[in-house]
Amino acid sequence: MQATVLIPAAGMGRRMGAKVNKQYLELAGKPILAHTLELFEQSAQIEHIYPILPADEIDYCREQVIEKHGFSKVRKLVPGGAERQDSVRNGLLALQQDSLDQPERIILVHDGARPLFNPQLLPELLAIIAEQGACIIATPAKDTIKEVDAGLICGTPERKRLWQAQTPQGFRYQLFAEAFASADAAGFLGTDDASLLERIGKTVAILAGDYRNIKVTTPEDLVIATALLDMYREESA
Ligand SMILES: Nc1ccn([C@@H]2O[C@H](COP(=O)(O)OP(=O)(O)OP(=O)(O)O)[C@@H](O)[C@H]2O)c(=O)n1
Ligand SMILES: C[C@](O)(CO)[C@H](O)COP(=O)(O)O
Repeated sequence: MQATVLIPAAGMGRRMGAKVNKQYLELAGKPILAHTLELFEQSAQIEHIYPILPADEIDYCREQVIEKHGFSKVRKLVPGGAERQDSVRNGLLALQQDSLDQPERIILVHDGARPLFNPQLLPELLAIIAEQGACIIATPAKDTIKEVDAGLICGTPERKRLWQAQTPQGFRYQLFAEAFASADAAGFLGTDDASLLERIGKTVAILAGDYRNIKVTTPEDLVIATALLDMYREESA
């Protein structure tokens, strides 16, 4: 069983506050985005990779990341949009243009800014998507989460029911395209891909992932990511 993966990497990295887009910052001598792409390049379960980038960074990324590191599964570099959801939509349109829009095809979406996903989870993730249509990687919440309104707590959801959504998130193409079309028609903007299916009543499964699959967002995440990368390397030595 194989999948096509969209890698949204067209954000501005504002919270990182670096001089270059955060995905080109180096982690153990390689750009963050190169680490992310490598996870999928080396996975037998992945057939095609579609990185989605700011339009004015496509040439730079092609030279400095894709060609330099020899990523052979990259089929096309796609220009992104204003919001993450706009970027993912452009990825779906690219799949249509490349005739990769068969209803049962498995499409994964994985943030370019998550270079520490454990690809050993891919076979199980793909099997669940093939059987149930949709599944995301997530971890049980460790903290007590409060609902707050105007500076006052208005609720404490039961922690054992709370999970933190990560990526990859994966769907059968037809379900994903249907959820996207419906979200677009309603002007709905979600903060992850699964929420588009949830809003039209589709079932999305959860596969427990790894707390190490952080999204590199703020400067301290670089320090944490470096330490986590060392941890993975020691484990596999
Ligand atoms: N218009 C956008 C916004 C985000 N992303 C991507 O979605 C992922 C998750 O977003 P986040 O980590 O929040 O990245 P940024 O949007 O770049 O960060 P910030 O909000 O700090 O600017 C990242 O890989 C980012 O590049 C994207 O493809 N297109
Ligand atoms: C998709 C995601 O990574 C799941 O945690 C997250 O929702 C992305 O959110 P962001 O605001 O674009 O960082």
